[in-house]
Amino acid sequence: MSTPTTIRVATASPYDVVVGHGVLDRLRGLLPTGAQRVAIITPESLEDLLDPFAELLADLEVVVLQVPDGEEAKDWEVAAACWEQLGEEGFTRSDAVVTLGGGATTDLGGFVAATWLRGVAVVHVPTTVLAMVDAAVGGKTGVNTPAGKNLVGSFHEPAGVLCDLALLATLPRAEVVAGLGEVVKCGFIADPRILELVETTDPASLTPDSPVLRELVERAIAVKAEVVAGDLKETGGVDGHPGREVLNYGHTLAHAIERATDYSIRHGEAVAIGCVYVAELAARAQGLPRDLVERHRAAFGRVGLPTTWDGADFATLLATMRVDKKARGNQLRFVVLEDLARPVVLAGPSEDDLRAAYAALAGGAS
Ligand SMILES: NC(=O)c1ccc[n+]([C@@H]2O[C@H](COP(=O)([O-])OP(=O)(O)OC[C@H]3O[C@@H](n4cnc5c(N)ncnc54)[C@H](O)[C@@H]3O)[C@@H](O)[C@H]2O)c1
Ligand SMILES: O=C(O)C(=O)C[C@@H](O)[C@H](O)[C@H](O)COP(=O)(O)O
Ligand SMILES: [Zn+2]
Repeated sequence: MSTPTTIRVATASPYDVVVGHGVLDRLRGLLPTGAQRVAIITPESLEDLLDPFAELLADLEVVVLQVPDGEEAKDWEVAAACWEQLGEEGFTRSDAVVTLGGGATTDLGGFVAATWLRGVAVVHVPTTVLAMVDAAVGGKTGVNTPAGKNLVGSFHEPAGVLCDLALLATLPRAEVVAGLGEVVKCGFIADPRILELVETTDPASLTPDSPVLRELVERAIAVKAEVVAGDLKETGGVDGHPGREVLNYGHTLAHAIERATDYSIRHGEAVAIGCVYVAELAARAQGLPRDLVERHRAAFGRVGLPTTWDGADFATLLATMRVDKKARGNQLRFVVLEDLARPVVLAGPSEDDLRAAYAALAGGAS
């Protein structure tokens, strides 16, 4: 077991994100003192992890709430089934929720914790790279609706987050790669050292036991921690910085693609495509240099993520993008780069630029 790293998320209700190998014994310490009952929210597919995990909480009354795997969990009916079970168990405000799973599980479980009795404590134990570097940190929770992704939810910060890299041993390679989508995103918006690491490391060596993967995970968490500490509820940044919206880099198109594909594409894959799209958009709308646009294609492509896409007609995607949370009235807003790690908001780009950027995405490098 290597020494764990602790990253503090310094919001008004600060909490720790603990990262390391074999650190699950820290779970008990992250739960609020006084919790007597714990509801573990976890997908059926991770059943093998459950028994040893529940043993860590052997001195408490443990209730297991099994939810569907992946994106199917992010549904209000699944949340309602969880509320019903918590009611049957008589869960009170001193009890706590623990999530064990990927980002879909932490989003759903966080939402259940946010809404039960108007909010009970939650500790996230993410089991994917993506959930470790992004979904479990920062307190965004929610479910999807037919109109789009994450359209119902709330901000509900965890009491703690435990990232045990040993849990990644069983994670399929495609899921590791998808998680790197959010990591590379952080490289472009805030921490160029991430890009240097990705550009100089053999991507095949980024396995769960790799020190470079650990450094990438820790750097991405640090980016997220700093951003949410400055603008937890996405009300805006200072000095022209987009504030928390910066974490949404590439997400306007990504969410539209996820909806258009009925969530058959991984979130991290859609984010990679969406980041190439906003780079192409920034090149047209405000002259982002071509070498930086191509660096997007190269960095996401190097780790095995898609950088081209033409799976839906532009009008369909545009209609979905209009319900993106960054939109205001009829005006679309995007986070774009002025330069590396210099993000700004682009409000109301022309439809010509939006279309041309989509055409460039379909055609690959231009
Ligand atoms: N709240 C936020 O701030 C935030 C940030 C980023 C992403 N998200 C959300 O996170 C979701 C994506 O998360 P994800 O990529 O983790 O997907 P996911 O939760 O769907 O998990 C991906 C797959 O990996 C499997 N899996 C999980 N852990 C495993 C393990 N240790 N071993 C083997 N298989 C394992 C799951 O069963 C699932 O099939 C999206 O819904 C996205 O919107 C939220
Ligand atoms: O934490 C944030 O803020 C983010 O935007 C992180 C994103 O990676 C994440 O996918 C988030 O769920 C998107 O949120 P939404 O507000 O666009 O639904
Ligand atoms: Zn995301």
